[in-house]
Amino acid sequence: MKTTKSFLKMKRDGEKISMVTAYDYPSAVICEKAGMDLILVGDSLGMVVLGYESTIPVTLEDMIHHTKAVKRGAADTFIVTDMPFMTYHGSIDVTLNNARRMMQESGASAVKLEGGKQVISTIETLTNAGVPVMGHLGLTPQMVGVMGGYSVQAKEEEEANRLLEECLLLEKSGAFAIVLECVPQQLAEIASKKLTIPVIGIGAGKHTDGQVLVYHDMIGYGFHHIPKFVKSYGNVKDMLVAGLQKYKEDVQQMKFPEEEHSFNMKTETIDRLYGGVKS
Ligand SMILES: Nc1nc(=O)c2c([nH]1)NC[C@@H]1CN(c3ccc(C(=O)N[C@@H](CCC(=O)O)C(=O)O)cc3)CN21
Ligand SMILES: CC(C)C(=O)C(=O)O
Ligand SMILES: [Mg+2]
Repeated sequence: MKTTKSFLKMKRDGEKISMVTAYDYPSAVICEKAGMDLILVGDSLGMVVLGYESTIPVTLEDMIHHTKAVKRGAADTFIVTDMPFMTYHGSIDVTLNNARRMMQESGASAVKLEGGKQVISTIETLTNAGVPVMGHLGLTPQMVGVMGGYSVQAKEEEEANRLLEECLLLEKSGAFAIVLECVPQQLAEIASKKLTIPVIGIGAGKHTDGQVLVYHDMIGYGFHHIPKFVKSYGNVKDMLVAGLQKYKEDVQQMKFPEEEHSFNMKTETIDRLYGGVKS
């Protein structure tokens, strides 16, 4: 299995890092088969597989439940799991206990948390306690209420400078990598050059050290708005609908089940059963 060190080495060697989300056993099996460098159990699972409007309702229990399933499907892949909304903003004791549960109960190799300055000391404490932490800057979906929606971040100089500063602070506080979401590609390129730790982009252009996408978005299995930064690598939804429609047609026309899907009993037994019915 890869480690936090492997990702540093990949960056140093100029080998791009591929990460994708998984939320359950089958998606995890697929991710591992396809050789993903890391799997992210994103709190986007709230929107993608639980049908919420945002990531805000996702709980620690939800994350642990789904991460356990992902671990069973991808035992040999480095798994990062999102600390959900407001589970790392209270007292440090509560934060530590939440991170402990994520690590011990879910089987994750690391946790990810959103934010800059406000989470620096948290990242330091967690790292010192032995929890590998991935940072997340730029568009931070858990702030959707405060931001008033999802939009590209740090387009202007002042905010761009603040973001670069926060990237460096995260690195200094011990984060082993940073997700940079929905920022101009030029800014993501500068951040990737300035940092020693890998920058994994989503909607951040090609010059980051790696990419991450939401599994359902990229395979055409998503039912919310698909962000502009997603590239489509399949159309699972259409395949599923077509398959189920054909099944319904087959049932109606008695084309399913066929002989090969059915079980038989001995003729004499059948005869006796008919006898039993008649008498
Ligand atoms: N299915 C899914 N995919 C994701 O990538 C994702 C989630 N869910 N949930 C959590 C966050 C939220 N994310 C989002 C959600 C919407 C946009 C979005 O609508 N962006 C606009 C561009 C906005 C602008 O131009 O400022 C777009 O049109 O893509 C972006 C990121 C990324 N994450
Ligand atoms: C979009 C990625 C980076 C994420 O945090 C998630 O899927 O929850
Ligand atoms: Mg997330």
